[in-house]
Amino acid sequence: MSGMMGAGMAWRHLRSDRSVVNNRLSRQTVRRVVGFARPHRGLISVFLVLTVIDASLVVVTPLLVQKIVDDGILAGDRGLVTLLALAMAGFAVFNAVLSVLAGWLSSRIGESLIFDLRSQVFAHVQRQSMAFFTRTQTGALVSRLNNDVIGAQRAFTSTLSSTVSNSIAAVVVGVTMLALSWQVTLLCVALFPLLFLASRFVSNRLAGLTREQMDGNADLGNNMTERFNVGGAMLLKLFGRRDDEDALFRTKAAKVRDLGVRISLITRIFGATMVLVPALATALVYGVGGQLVISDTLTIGTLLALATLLLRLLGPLQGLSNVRIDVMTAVVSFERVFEVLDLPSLIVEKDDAVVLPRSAARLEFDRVGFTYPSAAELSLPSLEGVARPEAGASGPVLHDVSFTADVGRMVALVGPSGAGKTTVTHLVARLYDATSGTVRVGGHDVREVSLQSLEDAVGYVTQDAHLFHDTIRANMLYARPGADDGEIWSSLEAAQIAETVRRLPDGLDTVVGDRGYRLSGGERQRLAIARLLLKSPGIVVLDEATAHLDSESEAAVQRALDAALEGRTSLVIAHRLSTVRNADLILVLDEGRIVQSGTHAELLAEGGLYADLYRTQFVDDVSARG
Ligand SMILES: Nc1ncnc2c1ncn2[C@@H]1O[C@H](COP(=O)(O)OP(=O)(O)OP(=O)(O)O)[C@@H](O)[C@H]1O
Repeated sequence: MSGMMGAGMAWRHLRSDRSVVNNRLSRQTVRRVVGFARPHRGLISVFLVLTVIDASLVVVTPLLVQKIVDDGILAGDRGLVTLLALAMAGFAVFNAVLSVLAGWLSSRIGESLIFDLRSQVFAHVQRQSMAFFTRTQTGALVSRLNNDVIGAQRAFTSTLSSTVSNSIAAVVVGVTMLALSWQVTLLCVALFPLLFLASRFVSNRLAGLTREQMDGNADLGNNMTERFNVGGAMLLKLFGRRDDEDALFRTKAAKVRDLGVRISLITRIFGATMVLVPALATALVYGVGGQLVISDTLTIGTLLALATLLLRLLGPLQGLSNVRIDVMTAVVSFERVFEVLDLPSLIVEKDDAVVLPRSAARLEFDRVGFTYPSAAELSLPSLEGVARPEAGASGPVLHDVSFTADVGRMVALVGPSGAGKTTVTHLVARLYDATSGTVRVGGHDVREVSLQSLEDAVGYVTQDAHLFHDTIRANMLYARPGADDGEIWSSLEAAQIAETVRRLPDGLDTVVGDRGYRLSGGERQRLAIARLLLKSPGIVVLDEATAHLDSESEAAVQRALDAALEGRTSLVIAHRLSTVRNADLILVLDEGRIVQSGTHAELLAEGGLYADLYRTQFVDDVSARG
């Protein structure tokens, strides 16, 4: 096992990055890593004991060779030859069992560690604010976390075991060789620096190239994910950019190809050196040792034992020369994972948070100002490529916004594009926190209540009405896990989508979402409304679809909305004439300020921005209805 591990390890060092050695090993990181290992300390101890036993036994076979040649074959003792051969076979079996056992333990420890880290990172990232997700490239974050988590677990399996087993093997083999023949041993050892020089030279070059290749591959991957999702593929077709895209892809792929060839060449040179130096050393053993045998200073058995031992010394020495890089690489991976775990969420729940009743329905904005958080508040040093700091800081998006939506009332937001309507709605369920002023739900400052109860009290229907790639039932249950089919159907009924679902091949079990059954825009929205009805929150925040639906779906969506808003307090980004007409209060937003407020009739009479918007945004609506 040790021999094989040695060669594998040597190979891995070539792929690791020497620059990590410059990092300082912080005591705090070490303490945290130990903390992660603690739950598995029992398994780790057994694993280490096995590793020590395995490493110490590396000299057994060569010594058996010595005995079998000198005392058995040359002495003509058939009995001893048989006995020692059996001992060799038995030892080989023992070694095999040991290696399976150690491998099993190592993967148990490693996989458990990956599991722990992954679960913690997932739980933590999930609790990040929306601001984090709007700035983070999902694919890059996911791949980065996967790689770092796996890199981190290496510290516990490969690095830990190889360091322990290499040190022990090197000492045991070295001492045995010296005891057998100090002259031959010293001569061979003199050759080893050559091996280290070669490996150092190659690993420096290879580390850089490998990093370039990884970046190149990541770039290629990102390029594909961006273009092969439905949105990207559509854009590509609509703009007829196939040829340019081909060219771009080929340039990126060519870079990866060229790097691959260079890496493979350097790897070959290294591989050849790895074979050459031991071969030279072996020649030396036989050359010098042979002379000693002829002059009767050494037995043939000892010579053979020396030659075998020599090969078992190389791997461990090679491995040890890179221990620092290995340990630091693992530590850096841990630090990257910790960095994500330590990234504070901008939205946190207070320790003494109040539980808001689900029926809480009064919504109040009190002199609310808002600025989107800057990249500096969110970015991760190790994920620079993911959360890129932007050039200029963005200014305030909302100024002094005050209004009240009384229980059961509908407040409509209207205003030109970019006025801040969506931003206002985001502050209700704390997708973002107000920078100044207070948002109150049910009379409580939203920052004082528990996140779960706030999310239960407020329901959203957004324009894109995202559905998971899962069945309609699962998508509905996401809103209320305990609901039975009867409740699901009555929500679908009220949202005017039950008929459509009934007609689907698998009814509630039809898979929808990203790659599922294609629902039309209107159907998607009605399904989202049904989901909201099942959740049954006190406050509804709604972004009306801007896309024009045909008059039939328009009427169906309208009836669904009437059901959704019935008896609930609502905040609606209005695009329809019927909505503004029905609203109890219309807020006209411009450049983040409420510039007018009142009912449709009042505002029309008042003139100004609302009257303009009415003519531009709602006029089609008016003419469409004759
Ligand atoms: N995540 C973000 N980070 C920084 N600035 C943002 C972010 N989201 C929106 N903004 C900015 O905030 C301002 C208000 O945007 P918002 O989406 O609230 O407008 P809107 O009135 O809903 O517009 P529309 O009707 O076009 O959807 C815009 O200038 C926009 O560029």
